[in-house]
Amino acid sequence: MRLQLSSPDNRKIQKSIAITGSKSETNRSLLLQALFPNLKIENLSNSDDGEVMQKGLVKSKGEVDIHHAGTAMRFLTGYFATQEGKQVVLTGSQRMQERPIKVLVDALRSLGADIEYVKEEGYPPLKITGKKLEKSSVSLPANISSQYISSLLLVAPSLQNGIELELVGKITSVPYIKMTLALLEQIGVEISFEGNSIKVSPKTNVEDTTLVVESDWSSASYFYSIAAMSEIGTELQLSSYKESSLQGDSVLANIYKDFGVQTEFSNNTILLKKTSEVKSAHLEYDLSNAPDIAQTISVTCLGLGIGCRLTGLHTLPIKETDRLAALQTELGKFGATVAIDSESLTLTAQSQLNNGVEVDTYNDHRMAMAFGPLALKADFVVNDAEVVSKSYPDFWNDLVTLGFGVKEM
Ligand SMILES: O=C(O)C1=C[C@@H](OP(=O)(O)O)[C@@H](O)[C@H](O)C1
Ligand SMILES: C=C(OP(=O)(O)O)C(=O)O
Repeated sequence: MRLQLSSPDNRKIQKSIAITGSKSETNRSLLLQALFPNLKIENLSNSDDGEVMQKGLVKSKGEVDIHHAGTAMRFLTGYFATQEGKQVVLTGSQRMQERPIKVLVDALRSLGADIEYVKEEGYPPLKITGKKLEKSSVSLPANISSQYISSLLLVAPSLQNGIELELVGKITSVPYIKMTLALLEQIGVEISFEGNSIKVSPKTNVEDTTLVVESDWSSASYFYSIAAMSEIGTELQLSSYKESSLQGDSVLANIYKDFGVQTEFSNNTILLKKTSEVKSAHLEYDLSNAPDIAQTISVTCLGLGIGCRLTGLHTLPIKETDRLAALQTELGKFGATVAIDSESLTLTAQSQLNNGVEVDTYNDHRMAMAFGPLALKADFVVNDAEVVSKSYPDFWNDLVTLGFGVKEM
């Protein structure tokens, strides 16, 4: 699907949007519910990633295809490895077969798991034969993806002796590890996280608990970007969010103050208010704790004609696409000068945007969604726009609600 995007006629936008639950919290909660069926979940994500996780969890043999979903791939690896009597081949899209999983497989094998590589060593697909794991101590690199760590932590309460992890190297995407631990605590599991050591105690059953998933902050980022590029007086209300979030991307509320966007929390909603123009011609952020908002922020800067330097982006090359390379190419189409290295992106300020651009999306929902708000500043086409369904199937409809022109070509 190719979409022609154009700006709302009225750039002082005042609308309400309901975004569904965080895909990260959803996929953790679903796994915990599979281990403890008396748990209930509210405000589930309606994303493709949530759907493949739900479908995967009910399988006990044959092929389980999780498409592009990194969390489902990593969390289900831990799950099936610890499920006695189940044997599956866990696979995904072509890109998923290029996203590394060796750190997790090595850790699970050292706990006693039976996992074989079906094609290339270190990458999905995996043939997993579930076993009762008796060992509990393992050390693993923590600087590649936090999802490996969350995968081990999520199954830990179901292991006979729980788990003791020693994290080696600089820990990346830390808020996602803390989210996992917070959810375990919510269901009464004992945990500790001190320095580079994490412990989770075993638990045979949990009390009836409802896990209420907060709406997705990564999805909210696109509305922060819209607010930043709109006229002063813009007010966007998003439900259901809270001030004390488990999601690291809630740092948006602080970051976007620099772009003149204030956040008010009340009654389970956030109100994004554009109150002033951007305050600086160059901004710098370390996003090692919030890698998923790098694309959003760089496009906001492009739209506002300011420069930025984003660091802590070492995980971007192994996500849905190599996001550093993709950003350099697509920002460049609008005339931007972008320098990248293995962990950072520098965008040079520029005032004019090229017209007639076609944005390619590389099977990456966030490439499509990050560029969407830029329609406030230029008309352009988004290719393969349906990719948004990985995390936010209603995205284009919600832009229409805000008054954007979104026409299929
Ligand atoms: O645990 C999670 O839910 C996630 C962790 C992050 O991945 P990395 O830890 O690989 O950076 C993030 O980018 C991803 O979208 C979701
Ligand atoms: C990186 C992402 O997802 P995953 O790793 O779960 O595929 C994302 O949603 O930006």
